[in-house]
Amino acid sequence: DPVQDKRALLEFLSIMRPTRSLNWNESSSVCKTWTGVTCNQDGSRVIAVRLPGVGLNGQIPPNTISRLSALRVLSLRSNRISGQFPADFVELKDLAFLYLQYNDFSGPLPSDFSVWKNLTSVNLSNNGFNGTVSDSLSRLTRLQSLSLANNSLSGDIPDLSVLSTLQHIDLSNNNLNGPIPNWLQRFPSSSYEGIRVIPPRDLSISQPPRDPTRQKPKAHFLGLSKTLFLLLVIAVCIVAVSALAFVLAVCYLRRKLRHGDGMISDNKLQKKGGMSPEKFVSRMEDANNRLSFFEGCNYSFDLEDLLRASAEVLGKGTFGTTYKAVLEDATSVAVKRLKDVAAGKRDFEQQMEIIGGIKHENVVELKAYYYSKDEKLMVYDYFSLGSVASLLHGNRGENRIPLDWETRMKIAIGAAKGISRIHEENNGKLVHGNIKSSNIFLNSERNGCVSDLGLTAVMSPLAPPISRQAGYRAPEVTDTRKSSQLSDVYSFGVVLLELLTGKSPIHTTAGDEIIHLVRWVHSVVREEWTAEVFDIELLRYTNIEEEMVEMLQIAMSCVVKAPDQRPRMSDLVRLMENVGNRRAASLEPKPKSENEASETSTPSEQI
Ligand SMILES: Nc1ncnc2c1ncn2[C@@H]1O[C@H](COP(=O)(O)OP(=O)(O)OP(=O)(O)O)[C@@H](O)[C@H]1O
Repeated sequence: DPVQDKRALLEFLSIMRPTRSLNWNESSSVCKTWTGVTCNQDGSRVIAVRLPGVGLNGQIPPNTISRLSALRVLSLRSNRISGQFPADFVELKDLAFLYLQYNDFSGPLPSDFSVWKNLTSVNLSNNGFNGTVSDSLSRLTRLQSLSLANNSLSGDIPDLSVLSTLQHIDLSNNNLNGPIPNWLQRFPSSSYEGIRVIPPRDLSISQPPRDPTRQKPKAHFLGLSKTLFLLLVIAVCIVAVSALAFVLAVCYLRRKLRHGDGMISDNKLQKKGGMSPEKFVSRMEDANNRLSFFEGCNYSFDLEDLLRASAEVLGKGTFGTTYKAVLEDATSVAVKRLKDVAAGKRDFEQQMEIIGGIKHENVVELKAYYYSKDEKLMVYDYFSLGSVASLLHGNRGENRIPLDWETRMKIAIGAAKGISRIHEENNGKLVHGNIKSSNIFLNSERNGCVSDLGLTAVMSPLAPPISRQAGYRAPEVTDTRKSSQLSDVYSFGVVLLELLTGKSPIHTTAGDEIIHLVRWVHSVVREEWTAEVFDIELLRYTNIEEEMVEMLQIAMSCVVKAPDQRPRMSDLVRLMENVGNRRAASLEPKPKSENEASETSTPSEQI
């Protein structure tokens, strides 16, 4: 553990006393367990501190955070921190991401920003900073995003025209003086809204005073002949009508093109109960809002790019519709358009902060979000292989690529690790609330990776129609409508059963009988036909029977009726890793015979 960094953080904590208690204590490992703290790979230094919305109060004590000299990310947004910008932050030479927005800071901004050469993203908005904005910002050659909005800054707008890296700037609602420089005009007008623009000098001052006795020159047309005047009027009308016709034609063509190339078009959105893209854009611009990216996010698009992107509906879920959007630079992202959000802006943002703050290889990272009155969006990486649900149940035809046992184990262990990590968040209280195979993907190592967490907290409790989560929902949730970490364990158990049986949680037989997976597995096991439950695709592998039975027992322990008899996610990780480790120690599973081997897809083909 980085002992010095640990001491500095404990001193910081003892003085700031957050209202939400953090699990930081002397005896636990900073790098492994402390909420909001990330270390470098060898665990020798703290490189990121993220404590958004934890109720930090008062001034940042000097000589605490500044001792974390390897710090790259500092996010203390949405707290109640007061006082001046900490002068000793100059010690944080590696700082790249600084988020102090929504606090009660006051006084001047740093006079020399160039001490932080790596600064990439700075957000000091929504505080009480005053004084001028230093020109030294123009020396931050890596700066991509700068927000100083909603402060009391005055003086000239600094010249940042040299910063080719800058992609987002927001200086709005300050007492800065215009005129708005040319370089700033390449950003949307919301970036400089509320700035007092000095009108260009009144020309009459420099003009010689008029001679009141001199007769006002007559307007030229009055001197023209009546015919010539009429001709002139007609010509002007023709030009105006042609210009109008041209504008209308361009608008029509643009609309036609949009329909044609599969963008998030009127039809698609309206069919899904949405609005036309034009309205979509303008409503968002009205709201004067932008996408909020999380620290370390390497995407460089903005809301407008997203709305311009070609889009395809991936599916409609409990909380809204998810689109695949392909941006102009060919990046694909998944955009979830939420419906029935009950939380207000601040609560929504705080929940997004919690979700986006989870950086774990088995949790799908929330890259950005957007909140306005009419639209709430969440942006994730797009997983081209599709979800575990589609890998298991999709394409059952001839070209099906079977999911081999090893991959199923990696999916199960990976997802369990991800959920276990989620359960540590928010002082060990965060609930995923929507675990199902369509929310589990394969990460770059082909381990399970969970998505769609923490949304129940911001949704209207009446929102999810009963049928959507059916099959995964723990019995107690049906009654109380309240999910918990132990109901997550139940849902995870259902996913395990899906992986073992290859069957959907609720499916119909050929005779249209509705089968509930959990009940079906119980009945088969009760009749001692255990071998019958396993997916026929798995029977081609030898030496895995024992593991399958052990995994089945683990799954059954998750889906017991009484919540307090279910294991915790961290126990499940250990139990399943033991099963996996025994397999690794024994021989690799082989096809049963040469003949069967030829029927089996080669490992490289298998997912
Ligand atoms: N990041 C992503 N990459 C690829 N596909 C995704 C991504 N996120 C969601 N999907 C897919 O999009 C579809 C719709 O997802 P969505 O999360 O909206 O609904 P769902 O998973 O079916 O239900 P729920 O809302 O209850 O989670 C699903 O098939 C899901 O697997």
